[in-house]
Amino acid sequence: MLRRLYRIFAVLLSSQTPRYIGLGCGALLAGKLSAEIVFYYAGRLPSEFYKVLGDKDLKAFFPLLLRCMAVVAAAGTARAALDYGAAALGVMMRSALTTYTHKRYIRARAFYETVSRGTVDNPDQRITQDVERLASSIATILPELLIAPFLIVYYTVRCWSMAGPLGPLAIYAYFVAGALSTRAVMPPIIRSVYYQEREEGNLRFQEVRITEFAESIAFFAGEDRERAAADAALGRVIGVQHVLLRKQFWLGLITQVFSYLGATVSYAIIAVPIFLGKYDSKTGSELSSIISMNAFVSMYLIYRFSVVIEQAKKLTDIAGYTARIVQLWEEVDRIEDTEEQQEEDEYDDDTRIVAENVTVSTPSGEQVLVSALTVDVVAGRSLIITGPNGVGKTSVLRTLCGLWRPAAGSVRVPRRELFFLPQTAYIVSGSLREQLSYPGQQRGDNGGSVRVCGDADLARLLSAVGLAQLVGRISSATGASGADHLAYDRPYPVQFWLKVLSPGEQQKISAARVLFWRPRFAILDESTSALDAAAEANVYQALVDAGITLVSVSHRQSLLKYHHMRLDLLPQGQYSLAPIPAIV
Ligand SMILES: Nc1ncnc2c1ncn2[C@@H]1O[C@H](COP(=O)(O)OP(=O)(O)OP(=O)(O)O)[C@@H](O)[C@H]1O
Repeated sequence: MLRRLYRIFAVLLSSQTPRYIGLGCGALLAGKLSAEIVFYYAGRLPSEFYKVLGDKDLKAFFPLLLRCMAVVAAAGTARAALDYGAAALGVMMRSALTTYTHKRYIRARAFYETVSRGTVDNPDQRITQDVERLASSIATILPELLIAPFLIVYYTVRCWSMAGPLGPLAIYAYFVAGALSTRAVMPPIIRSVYYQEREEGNLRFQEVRITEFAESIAFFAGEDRERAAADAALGRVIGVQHVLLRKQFWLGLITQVFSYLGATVSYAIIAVPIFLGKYDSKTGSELSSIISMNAFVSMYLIYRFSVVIEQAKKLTDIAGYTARIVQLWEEVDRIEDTEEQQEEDEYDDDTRIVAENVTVSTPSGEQVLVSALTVDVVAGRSLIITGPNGVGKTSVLRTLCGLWRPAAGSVRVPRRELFFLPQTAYIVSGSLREQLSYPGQQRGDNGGSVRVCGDADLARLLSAVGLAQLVGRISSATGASGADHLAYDRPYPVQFWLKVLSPGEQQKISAARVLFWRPRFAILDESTSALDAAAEANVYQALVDAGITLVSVSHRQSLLKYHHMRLDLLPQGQYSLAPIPAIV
């Protein structure tokens, strides 16, 4: 827990905003100190009232009343300002932690491997909800913990001077007992916070699936099944929440008892010098004032300690969130380490994809899909991969693309010259221009030049894939008017694009993207499966005319003529590779 927490703070202080976070902590500490001075004066007021009222001193009463109002106003302002400062610091910390996580996680291979291996549950929830909760919890307890040493020293001295050494000693013993009791109940709570977050993530995933697959579920009339699954996920969250609440009950009981016990301890402490006769010379009103002042000082010292003990509950939350976030970072570290060990030599032959004696197996290594695959895809000689369902066609593509490591043998891929088209087209938010220019920069061109589709290219590409009418349709769907080139840059959310484009049209957008980028190789995983025969032929012809070498997976015989070689995958890891005779 401490090691992981250290890593969180190291990231916070080395982020791009460390100055702001450092300044924020400093400002909060200064604010808290000044607020404590105001609270000290507010705390003294009852003692002064005891004295003034006990002596029936009318002359001193009104100035005291005025001072009281001024102190109350200052204390109120200080508390509100502190709450604001802590919340703002929480937001800054969230920004720093999320930016760091994005930088580490959304990068080549890291997110893909994390998601496809599934070793870390719900990474999205960890990045959004867990980071937000961690940042706000840290920001809430930080000022309390930072100020605690100063206040404890100050009030220890004050308490000693009024009640002798026994006073602070009794309070320290009281704190040690409180801390030990809370420590005993903390570890099971940390585990429960972790499990609760995991189940929250699973519930959210279930709800998101209903939104994402609303149409399929509605067609299947699968509402009962989905409701049962959502209720089951909810049941697991509620179950863990009840367990957590029961465990937190014991922690709450200890902290509450200790905070109420504080009042009794404070009176017991002042009782000692009173009964020993230290204050025998004082008048009645002076003694009440001393009792009140001592009660305030020792109560405040106890309160400070109970605040520290109370932070135990928040610390358990913090430990739970910290575990979830740092686990994700550790998974990314592990993936990066493996990457470094397996670092390949730079492959600079842009004209071929070569697989030599490759074993393709599933990521866990359990299932060997293809053995001893040797294939050389030379630019200009397209390859089609065929075979029955589940034989491993997509897996071979993943291996040829470099997404999966071969279990044996070697694969050399000109990554910058490769474009992948999945079966389900990937549609992004933004304008039509951004849609066709996705991802906006050349593969491997990290932070480099951005390339966007020009107006003339846009019109040409849309018509090449049979989407010439698209701009007009979008304009009438949205009621927007104006020239086509203006419509190219109107941004729309993903949901809009998914509504306005049928699955076949989404595949056409995907094909237009390849035509825009014109890579040397395009990998097509049944990426025209939703097109009618004429549209599919049209797209394939456009790709061939653009001089792009294809590596396709398809069950359709009609596509053989666009390729030069056929790799037929057979059961038990066998395959046959043969040239496709040209049709004369
Ligand atoms: N990420 C993965 N983890 C574990 N097993 C996987 C993974 N991806 C695929 N598999 C397994 O590999 C086998 C081959 O899958 P693949 O998608 O490559 O087949 P395919 O030939 O493309 O099938 P289809 O024709 O139905 O698209 C499947 O039986 C599946 O169980």
